[in-house]
Formats: sequence, C-alpha cells, structure tokens
Amino acid sequence: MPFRASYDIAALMDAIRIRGGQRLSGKIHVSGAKNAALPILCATLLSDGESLLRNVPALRDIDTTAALLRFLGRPVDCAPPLVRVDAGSQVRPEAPYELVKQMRASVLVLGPLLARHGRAKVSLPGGCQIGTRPVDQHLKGLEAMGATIRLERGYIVAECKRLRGSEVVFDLPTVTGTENLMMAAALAKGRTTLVNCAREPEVEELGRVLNKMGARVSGAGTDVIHIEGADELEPFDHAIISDRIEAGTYMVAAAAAGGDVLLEGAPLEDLEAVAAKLRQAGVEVGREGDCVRIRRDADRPLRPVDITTAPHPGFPTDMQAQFMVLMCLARGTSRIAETIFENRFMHVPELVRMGAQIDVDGHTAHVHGGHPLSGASVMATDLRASASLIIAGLVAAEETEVLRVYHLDRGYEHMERKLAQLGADTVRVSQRDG
Ligand SMILES: CC(=O)N[C@H]1[C@@H](OP(=O)(O)OP(=O)(O)OC[C@H]2O[C@@H](n3ccc(=O)[nH]c3=O)[C@H](O)[C@@H]2O)O[C@H](CO)[C@@H](O)[C@@H]1O
Ligand SMILES: C=C(OP(=O)(O)O)C(=O)O
Repeated sequence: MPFRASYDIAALMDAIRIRGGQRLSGKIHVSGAKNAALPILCATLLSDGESLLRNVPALRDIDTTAALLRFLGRPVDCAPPLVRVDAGSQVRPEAPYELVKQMRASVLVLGPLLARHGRAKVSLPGGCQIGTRPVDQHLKGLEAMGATIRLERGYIVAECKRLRGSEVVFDLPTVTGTENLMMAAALAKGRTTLVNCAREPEVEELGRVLNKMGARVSGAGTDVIHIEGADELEPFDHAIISDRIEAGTYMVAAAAAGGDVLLEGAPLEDLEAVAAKLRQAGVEVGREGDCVRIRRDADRPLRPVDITTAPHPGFPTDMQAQFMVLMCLARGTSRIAETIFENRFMHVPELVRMGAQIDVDGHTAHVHGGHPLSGASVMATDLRASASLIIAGLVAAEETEVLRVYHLDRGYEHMERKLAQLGADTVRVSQRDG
C-alpha cells in the first residue's frame, strides 16, 4: 500500500514578518536537540516494548519521524516534549520515498530494521538543497557486516541473516553514517569497530541510549567506536540533550541585534568553535549558572572573522549561514569556507537582495561587511538558511518577510515566539489567518 502524506497545506504557506532594529534582552530556554532526537527515535526499532523520550522538541522533523515509525508498524504518541513509542504487532520494514524525501535523516531506520528483521527496504534519500547527500558509507559498512545490498527502483534493499561484527573504516566522518552503523552493530553477532567516526555530541548521545538498551558501546564521541552486539535490546526512557545548533543560532541572533541574552540550558562545551569566533568578532560570551550569556553593545563595531566549516569539534556547517549574516555587519571583509556540503550558500542571493555584499567563489564566500541591510521579501531555501534570513530581518531597516518557513519549522521550535520573548518584533503570518 503506498504511503499518503497528510500535509497541512496552509501551514506550508506560513511566512514570518520581522520589523528590524530591536535589541534583544531576557532569557529563553533551549529546546531538545533535533539531531539527537531523530536517531534515538529510530533506535526504538531495535527493541519491543514501550520507549519514552523526554525533552523532545516540537518540530516538523519529529512529526515526520513519528509518521515513519507508525508506517513501519509502531504506534507513536507524539506529544513533545514527551514521545512514547509502543510495541507494534507487526513491523513492515519499508521506508517510503514520500517520507524519506521530506527528511534525509529517515535513512537512519536502515540499520535498525536490517539488524532486527533481516531485511529493510528504504528509499534512497537523494539530494536536497544543500548537496547530493550520498549514503555510500552507510551501505559499505552494512555490507562489511554481512548484508547484501541492491538498489531497486530508487530503493535500497538490504538483506542479511544476522549481521556480524566487523571493522569499518569510514572514508570521511559521517554523522548519520556513524549512527546507522552503531545501531546495526548493537544487534550484530560479536564486536564491531568503527574507525574515523563522526565525533558530534549527538553521536555520543546515541551511544548513551544504546548502552541503556543493553548494548556495550565505548568510544562514542571519539573517532574510534567499539560496539559489542547483544542478542536482544531493551526499551528505554531517556531525556534528550539540548540543541547546540538552536543555541548557537540564538547566540548569533543576540550578537547581531545587540543586547543581553541568557540561553537556559545552552551546551557551551559543545559550541566552543562558535563561541571562539563570536569572541574574536567582539561579542561577549560567558557562562552564568546553567545559562550562556551573550552581550553586545549594538553601537560597538564587529570585527571581521574568517571561518571554515569542519566536522565536530570544528565550526559546524549548520551554523555557517547564521554566522555569515553577522559578518555582513562587521567592518571589513571576512572569508567563509564551506567544506562539508557543496551547495550550502543558497542564502547568499537572498541576503544580497537585502543589501549584503557577498561574492561566492566555489566553496568560499567573501563577505564585505558594513553595508546596511534593508527589509525585503525573501525565500527560505533550507533549514539553516531560513534561520539566517530571520537574523538578517532582525537587523534590517523596516520590514522583512521570510517566505516558505516550513523549512525553518523542520528544526526550530517556534522561533518567532522565542525571539518575540526577547523583545524582537516577529510574527508568523499564516494563510489560516486569512
Ligand atoms: C540529522 C542530522 O544529524 N543531520 C546532520 C548530519 O547530516 P548527515 O549525517 O547527512 O551528514 P554527514 O555527516 O553524513 O555528511 C558529511 C559529509 O560526508 C559526505 N558523505 C556522507 C555520507 C556518505 O555515505 N558519504 C559521503 O560522502 C557528505 O556528502 C558530506 O560531505 O551531519 C551534517 C554534518 O555535520 C549536519 O549538517 C546535519 O545537520
Ligand atoms: C541539514 C540539516 O538537517 P538534515 O541533515 O536533516 O537535512 C540540519 O540540521 O541543518
């Protein structure tokens, strides 16, 4: 039976309107991490019984994952910040294109389904706005663990008797690739060693959950991970870590607009690369109790700073677009090099429409700061690009309208409300409002 998505068409047409020029001040709470919650939701497939996830953000990607789990046969009560995944009577190990194309992270069901059911049919994710998003490293690893894999009409069809522990050396660090193989290895026979792993905090968080389930994972968060497979895994109860990218986005928003902002629960230890660049630009970043405090006098000029995106603990690609807006305000030219995804400068033409002066040469953008931004209607093209346009709206003269914010809603919980809580003039304009 083909999957039919039930879209809220009106919500897809939402826009956010921002009147620029307000300083930001006050305190907001950082939500649970999208990129930690998604693999952990997929990890529920490794066991039967009821698993509970707490501190889950209310996001479109979470709804998409819940829909995917239901399609696979697992009842899900999705009421963020609490999500409950129940035991299913029968699992259908097949992830349809209609869901995978909405969210590349859907490929994370491949490892758990194959390890648990000996078969998985998952749509190839294909590319998206930011790049080609290949999954060859995921497939290479599963083959090394004994799976046979073929591609059939746009789908990955993977089969195995029982996966066996193996050594897999990634050609490059991949976040979801590392996570997919960790989950597969958790039910494989014997010991798996993953080398050249992604070291993101979300990978470490998945390791913690797999250990709660009864797997023996060591080294998650470093570049070599060992997993001792178990015959069976238990359901779990787990509270998701805070979202470092959401926190980093509000750090940059406060730096750009100026003011004094406290971010409750922001994981500064996972944001050192961003904090260092903010300080270099002239922004105060410090810890205050369980908050991160960002201060900048909006009349004090910002210094230009060069950045190069890199796997964790380097400067995150998911913060590149937001930081570029800050550099539009600096006095002088900064150089921003994107090394992770080949097409992650889609925000540049929209920022240029607002008055920014940016030249792109291949993977490098030269941002000539100091030219005032003015409000315009701009189009969000991907998740972090959307956030960058909202930040640009906070500092632009007059009104900015960011269209297609369904991209933003994939990864930010009520961004317009959180910014309004800090004093910004931001509202969501919905088709439903007429
Ligand atoms: C849901 C989630 O956690 N998404 C994050 C994850 O995406 P995602 O896990 O998809 O990104 P990867 O870490 O896999 O990609 C890193 C690089 O490896 C390449 N690659 C990846 C897999 C593969 O099989 N072959 C291959 O060549 C990619 O093209 C890219 O150049 O990490 C990205 C990089 O930090 C972040 O931007 C995304 O927010
Ligand atoms: C690119 C992102 O997500 P995804 O990997 O799901 O596309 C992101 O979180 O910025």
